[in-house]
Amino acid sequence: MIKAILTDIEGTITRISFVKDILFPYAAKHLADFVTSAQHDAQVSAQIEAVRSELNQPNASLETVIDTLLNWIEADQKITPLKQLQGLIWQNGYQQGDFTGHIYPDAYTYLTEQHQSGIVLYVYSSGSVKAQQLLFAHSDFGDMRPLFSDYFDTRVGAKQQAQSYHNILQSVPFAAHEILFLSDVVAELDAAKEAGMQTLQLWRDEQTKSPEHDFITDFEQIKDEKPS
Ligand SMILES: CSCCC(=O)C(=O)COP(=O)(O)O
Ligand SMILES: [Mg+2]
Repeated sequence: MIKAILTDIEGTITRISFVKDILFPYAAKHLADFVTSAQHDAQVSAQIEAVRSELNQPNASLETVIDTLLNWIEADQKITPLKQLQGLIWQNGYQQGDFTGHIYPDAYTYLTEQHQSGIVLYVYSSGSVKAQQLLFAHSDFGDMRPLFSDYFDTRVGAKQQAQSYHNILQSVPFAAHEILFLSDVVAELDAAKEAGMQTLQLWRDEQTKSPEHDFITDFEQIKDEKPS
């Protein structure tokens, strides 16, 4: 019996184009100014050091760090220091009302119903926990944060590795088989399944690849589909 849901964000409950066409370009546009002006802030300088460490260049210039981060955005690399910095940059965009967090209406209805029926909801995204909370705080449906009990990002590990799901299991009061993991990415579903979780693929309108897993195209179909 499912007692908790662990959901991905992009491609599962949020439109891919919101992330790729709005959030990523916003971060790219503001990254150089943000990193330069906030380079001495403890949170930011820790991420600058983390980029130097990824590059194996402890003395890399700030310019090199910024270029590296911009290349990672371009290539949609899910590297922790980039994801942490993006969260900090998006904060201004949300607060100024430049955009709101896209949530598919069927996902909002489903998550709300599940929460009301006592299912515990968790989030696991490559976007940083800060970025996740910003998206939910400023979502199309208002502040959705009360729905979620906890948030996980790449600090528990990459989403395509089973060990990351084992790490999440250490933080929640449920056995693996009591958790349903939702994602659009087959490699993530396979990793969660290897860790013992139940899984279901979301195959949204923007997907280019064919589904390779039990899937639904929106949450209205979930009643008819058994997780695997
Ligand atoms: C948390 S909103 C930003 C999403 C993001 O940066 C990202 O890389 C999406 O990854 P996901 O794991 O949600 O598919
Ligand atoms: Mg996704």
